[in-house]
This record gives sequence, structure tokens and C-alpha cells, in this order.
Amino acid sequence: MTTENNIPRGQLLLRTLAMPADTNANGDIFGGWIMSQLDLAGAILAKEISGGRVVTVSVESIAFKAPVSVGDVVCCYGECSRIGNTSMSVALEVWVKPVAIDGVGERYRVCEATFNYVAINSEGRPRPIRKA
Ligand SMILES: CCCCCCCCCCCCCCCC(=O)SCCNC(=O)CCNC(=O)[C@H](O)C(C)(C)COP(=O)(O)OP(=O)(O)OC[C@H]1O[C@@H](n2cnc3c(N)ncnc32)[C@H](O)[C@@H]1OP(=O)(O)O
Repeated sequence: MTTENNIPRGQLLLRTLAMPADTNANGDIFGGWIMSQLDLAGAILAKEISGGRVVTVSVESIAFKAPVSVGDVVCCYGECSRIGNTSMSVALEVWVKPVAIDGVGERYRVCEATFNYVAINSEGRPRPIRKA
């Protein structure tokens, strides 16, 4: 995934704050927590695109580029990169804005990923996505 001009790819889907309870044994933010935020962000977009219920079917790729610290503002951006019959792929990026006692720093990208979602019906079975 390429990001030109240091600008996040896609729209802002989710913004939250990294808290002490989300740390790993090194004191950085746990990668599983970051994945969870990405899953929510991607699901919001997938739900909007498919106009209904979705499930995550796979994580195609994920790369952690830099650690996240307690107090960082965590922003998940994304865009749909593929729409199939019942499934879709969402290209996601996590950017953080470091917030220190002396002010707010420049934002930078910490993670890139692609999550796959399937639109489902009320029985939990795949349903076709109507393409615009
Ligand atoms: C309106 C706005 C309001 C916003 C408001 C926000 C609300 C924000 C809600 C947040 C919501 C939280 C969202 C959390 C998301 C979970 O946590 S979901 C929980 C974890 N996931 C699950 O439990 C899913 C369990 N898996 C399943 O139920 C079934 O495997 C599935 C996904 C329904 C698929 O069933 P299946 O029989 O395997 O289906 P099959 O016909 O073989 O394949 C269907 C499609 O999936 C694709 N597929 C199958 N396996 C894979 C794979 N491994 N990789 C990629 N694609 C695959 C197939 O290629 C096919 O694609 P298409 O060619 O149709 O495009």
C-alpha cells in the first residue's frame, strides 16, 4: 500500500485514545488491541457499503511499522479496495498523533492492513452486495 505526500489513504473511520490498559509487556500498545480497532473501522465501512450485516472473514495482511504509546491519539483510515459477489476488501492504515505534556506532535503512520468482510443475511449466510 502506498501513501503519497504523507497523507492517510481513505477516509477517517475511527478515532480513539490508547490507554494504559491496552499495553503489552514492553509498555507499548498491544498489537491485538490495534487489530481490534482496525476490525471495527473496516467493519463500519463494509457495513456502509453493503447496507447491512457483515462479518470479518480474514485478515489478508497486516504490518506494524512503529510502536504506539499510551496517550497517543489513534486514527484508523480506510477505503474499499475490492468488491466481490458477497465479499469485500478494505485497505486500512493506522496513524497516531502523539500527545505529550508539552503539546501535540506530527501524525505518522504506524500500521497498514487489509481486512476482508462478507455481507451476510439474517441466517448468517453470504448475501450479494449490490454494486453502485
Ligand atoms: C450503516 C452504517 C452504520 C455504521 C454502524 C457501525 C456498526 C459497526 C459494526 C461493527 C461490527 C463489528 C464487526 C466485527 C466483525 C466480527 O467480529 S465478525 C466475527 C468473526 N467472524 C466470523 O465469525 C465469521 C465466521 N465465518 C462465517 O460465518 C462464514 O465463513 C462466512 C464468512 C459467512 C462465509 O461463509 P462461506 O460458506 O465460507 O461462504 P462462501 O460462499 O464460501 O464465500 C463467501 C465469500 O467469502 C469469501 N471468502 C471465504 N473465505 C475467505 C477468506 N478466507 N478470505 C477472503 N475471502 C473469503 C469468498 O471468496 C466469497 O466471496 P465472493 O466471491 O462472494 O465475493
